Amino acid sequence: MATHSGGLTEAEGAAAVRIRNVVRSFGQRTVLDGLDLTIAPGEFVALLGRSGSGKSTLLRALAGLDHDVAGSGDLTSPEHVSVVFQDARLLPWKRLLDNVVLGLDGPLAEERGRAALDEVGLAGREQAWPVELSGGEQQRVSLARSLVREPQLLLADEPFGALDALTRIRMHTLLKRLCERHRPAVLLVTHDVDEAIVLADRVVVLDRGRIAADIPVVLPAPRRHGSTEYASLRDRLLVQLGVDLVEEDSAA
Ligand SMILES: Nc1ncnc2c1ncn2[C@@H]1O[C@H](COP(=O)(O)OP(=O)(O)OP(=O)(O)O)[C@@H](O)[C@H]1O
Repeated sequence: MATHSGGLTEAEGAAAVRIRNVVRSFGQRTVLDGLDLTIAPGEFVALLGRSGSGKSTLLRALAGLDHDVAGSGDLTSPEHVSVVFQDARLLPWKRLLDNVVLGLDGPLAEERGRAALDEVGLAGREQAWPVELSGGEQQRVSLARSLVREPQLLLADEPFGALDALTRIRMHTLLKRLCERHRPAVLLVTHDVDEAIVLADRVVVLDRGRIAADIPVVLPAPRRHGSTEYASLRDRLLVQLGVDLVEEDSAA
């Protein structure tokens, strides 16, 4: 997308993402069907949707990884966008610090890389190899590698999907802290309704190629599962995702 697909241009400061009437088809199947989305600078948006609804397709389009997307609007230019995937995608033949600073120029690159590893709790591990790390630690490195570039837009495609529940909670706290400090706009693709509620300023739900719900999260911090407001937002999102709550209750 962006300048690659014709209609979309790079953003000029007003929004991190402002896309209109975005269409992406694979053969006869239209996955994104006239989709509109705006993300303000520094805003954290979680993207939910059923499996196959097109979440990753949208993220790839925003990352400039898909050149066959039609639409109009503004995007953050690719050099200011970082992408985090479910697998950390570290280069196994490079030590952690080298992974983090890969592609960074300038005399301060190493210092910034060390600071980024420190921020994600991996100070002292600069010379370790990726294979020596747990999945959660690898994802920490992946976050450090993204944030060391001070992106204006962070795109994250189920970054914690492969982690155990406890590690995932720790990563939520870490990501929240990092985002408060660096203030990128974020689009987080997730299957996890709780992850969306805990982290996001807004939750959007993708259905039939469009944004079917766009809900601000106005819960006070810390966002705890126990509160009535939390439970009611959770139910609302589950219904949007097609979960039959009555059926679920009677099965429980
Ligand atoms: N390169 C491709 N070629 C053909 N079809 C594709 C391609 N990429 C995605 N699709 C189709 O587009 C639809 C949306 O896929 P996408 O991966 O964006 O969904 P998703 O919402 O991210 O799903 P999940 O939650 O299961 O990861 C799917 O039906 C998928 O098969």
